[in-house]
Amino acid sequence: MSLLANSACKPCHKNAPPVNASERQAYLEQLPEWRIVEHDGIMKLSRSFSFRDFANALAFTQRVGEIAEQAGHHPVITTEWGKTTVVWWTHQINGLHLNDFILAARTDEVAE
Ligand SMILES: C[C@H](O)[C@H](O)[C@H]1CNC2=NC(N)=NC(=O)C2=N1
Repeated sequence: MSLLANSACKPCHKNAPPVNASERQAYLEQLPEWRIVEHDGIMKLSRSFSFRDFANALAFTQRVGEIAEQAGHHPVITTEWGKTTVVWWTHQINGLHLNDFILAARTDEVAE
């Protein structure tokens, strides 16, 4: 398990600091397939995963749902034929928190 995936999520509240630019860079190095996207001025972490059919994309979606429920932190998941897109951000701070990078790393692990 990667260092990030194995880190514990920190309790998050609306005054929690978002990750700064240098932290963002350092975490992204551990998540080479993830991209930062900006929707309505909110930074989010996004990755699409390919599968051989809808059933496999859906099974992965369920595994991501389980890690989200365990952590109490929830992504937007879009499931299509052969493809699942996962987007993480922290609603409470309208941006990226360390927890989003931890959950992205755990997402990578349940894709394997
Ligand atoms: C009350 C509850 O803990 C919060 O609403 C949690 C639930 N899941 C969450 N998920 C995400 N991605 N961001 C949040 O800020 C968030 N908040």
